[in-house]
Amino acid sequence: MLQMSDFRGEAQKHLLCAENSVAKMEVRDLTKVSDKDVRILNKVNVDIPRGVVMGVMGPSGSGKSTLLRALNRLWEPPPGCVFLDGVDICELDVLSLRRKVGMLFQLPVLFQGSVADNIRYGPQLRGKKLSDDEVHNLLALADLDSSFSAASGGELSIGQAQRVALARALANDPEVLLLDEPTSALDPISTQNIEDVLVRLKEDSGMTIVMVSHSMKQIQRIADIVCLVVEGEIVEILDAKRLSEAKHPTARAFLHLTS
Ligand SMILES: Nc1ncnc2c1ncn2[C@@H]1O[C@H](COP(=O)(O)OP(=O)(O)OP(=O)(O)O)[C@@H](O)[C@H]1O
Repeated sequence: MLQMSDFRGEAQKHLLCAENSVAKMEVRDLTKVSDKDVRILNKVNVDIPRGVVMGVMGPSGSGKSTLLRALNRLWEPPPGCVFLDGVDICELDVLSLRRKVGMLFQLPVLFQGSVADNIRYGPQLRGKKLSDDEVHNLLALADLDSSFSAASGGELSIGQAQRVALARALANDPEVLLLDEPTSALDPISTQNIEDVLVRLKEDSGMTIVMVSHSMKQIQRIADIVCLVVEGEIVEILDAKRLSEAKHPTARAFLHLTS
């Protein structure tokens, strides 16, 4: 298992903190084998320190999305493998887990109804009705004007819809945000908008974020530390600013292609 002492530099302050407390999320010996007996994840171990943005990079098909989906049980991990604040996530009610561990996908899928309806949906499930001001504040967090509130999903560009999906995730006040290539379907300007929002979130909210991305530039802009995944295994964890120091040959070759 990778030890905290493997990390250096910028991420150190978070990691020192994490050494003294349980990490926000921990993955222990997580393995997934496909129906055809292929190892999709192989004994993955990683600590995700609280308040840290962890990037996840690696070649296509290496298991990044599967790892991410295990963190909020979109794929059900075996008991005793994934912990949130020290509690096995398999023991948590799945809806309350997904409120605490929100997720954004490549393509935003908005529910029928207005943008405001989408943002109000999660809190409403818990009996909380968000006021117009609260909806507007969440839109502002995602860098959207309050006039978007009444729009329907069909009226939005894909970049705007992704920002609504982000505001909707934030409405649940998550402790951890999982981002699975959140800008891969967006044009460069929409990508820049989402990146700006994520950088502000990181600076202002102290939220724990795990982000899969194929863009080294994006990962270096947003993440503190980066997990390199090759063939279902975490082969290295590095400070995001020192990705060029990756040693694993496949990871190095992959990073070279994405830089
Ligand atoms: N439910 C499943 N059953 C069988 N194979 C699966 C299943 N889910 C994923 N896989 C396989 O597991 C491997 C890892 O998939 P995963 O989507 O996690 O990779 P990834 O690193 O996120 O890839 P990409 O960068 O292309 O999104 C792939 O070969 C995929 O086809």
